[in-house]
Amino acid sequence: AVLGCRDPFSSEVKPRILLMGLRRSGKSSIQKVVFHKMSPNETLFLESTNKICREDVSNSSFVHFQIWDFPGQIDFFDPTFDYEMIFRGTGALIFVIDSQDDYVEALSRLHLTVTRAYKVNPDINFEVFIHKVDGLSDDHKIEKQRDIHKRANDDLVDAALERIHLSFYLTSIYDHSIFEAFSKVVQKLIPQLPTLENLLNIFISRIRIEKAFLFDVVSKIYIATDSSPVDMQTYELCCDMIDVVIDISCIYGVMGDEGGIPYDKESMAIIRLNNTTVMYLKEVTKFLALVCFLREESFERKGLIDYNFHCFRKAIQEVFEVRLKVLRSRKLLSQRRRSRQATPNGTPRVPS
Ligand SMILES: Nc1nc2c(ncn2[C@@H]2O[C@H](COP(=O)(O)OP(=O)(O)OP(=O)(O)O)[C@@H](O)[C@H]2O)c(=O)[nH]1
Repeated sequence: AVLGCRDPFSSEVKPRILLMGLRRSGKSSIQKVVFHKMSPNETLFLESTNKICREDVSNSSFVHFQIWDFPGQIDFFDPTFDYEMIFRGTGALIFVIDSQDDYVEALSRLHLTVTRAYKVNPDINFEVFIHKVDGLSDDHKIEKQRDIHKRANDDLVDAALERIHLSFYLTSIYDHSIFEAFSKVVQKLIPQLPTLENLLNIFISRIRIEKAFLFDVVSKIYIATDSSPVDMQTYELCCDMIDVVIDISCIYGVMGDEGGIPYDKESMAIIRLNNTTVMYLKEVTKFLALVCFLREESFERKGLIDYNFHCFRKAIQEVFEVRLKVLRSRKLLSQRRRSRQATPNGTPRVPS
């Protein structure tokens, strides 16, 4: 069978992310580095994927989605391959282009994939990762992005499909760009995002915090931040801080019964940088952490910060509870629907 993973047609409503691209473009590496803490060098030994691999990423209450890693050499447009079913349930389609290789073929494949997918489901977010940019100079990167952007959009205009919107990201597994890009892709799939952003804005304005991020600890994806612009260095510092906290907790912390990472209610860290900035990390939910940057003088009023944090945490948990309730009622509804289908006139169907 083409579909190698169990239960590919599960009816559970979860936004699905598809990872597509030519062979060796880096799809499996991206997935391993972002979600499995694999070190980038180890990806050199990854074997080629030859079946569709579906993985549920439900390590965080908010980041709850599936990734389908498609083998590069497979022909999605083979009539026996039900691409309609796959695209119908897709939230985001990430197309990976190897920037160190000739990308003419990748672009025509991108065009084909996007146009087919759009016909089935116009609500998909199309995300193009211009990948492996670690080997390129800054000028070269921008030049490549401009060229790929132009060619891909020209192809869409030629097909009278300019209404399809493609987003582009420069990525590499050797730095934080892949986490940043994934964060943006995931954020677009989180319906509560405006609420979370609002909560963060209120939180930081009350106690003069300069920047705050809400992180999914396991993947280091930030699922929301306040409305001030994000700079790469700040984001990298947050990722490093999470690594430090988790690594120290792995060595000295107490592992929970369920395995996983030693991260709990008590998890928090303060790092003072030598430019009078303080970084403050605190647990918000089982999977989420707040990481914020503030001036030393603002940090003196720690009691006030902690009080506001307490309110912020409560609000986040309430947002989360609403989501749980919605999911539960959806599940109930679909169960009822299914049981009604099974007994069309009151008598159970006898299996043939
Ligand atoms: N320089 C560089 N190499 C990368 C990067 N990402 C992946 N690679 C390398 O690219 C090669 C192919 O990566 P894979 O993840 O196996 O590619 P794939 O798209 O899953 O390939 P298939 O399974 O054949 O479809 C590996 O040797 C990786 O180490 C990157 O960001 N920079």
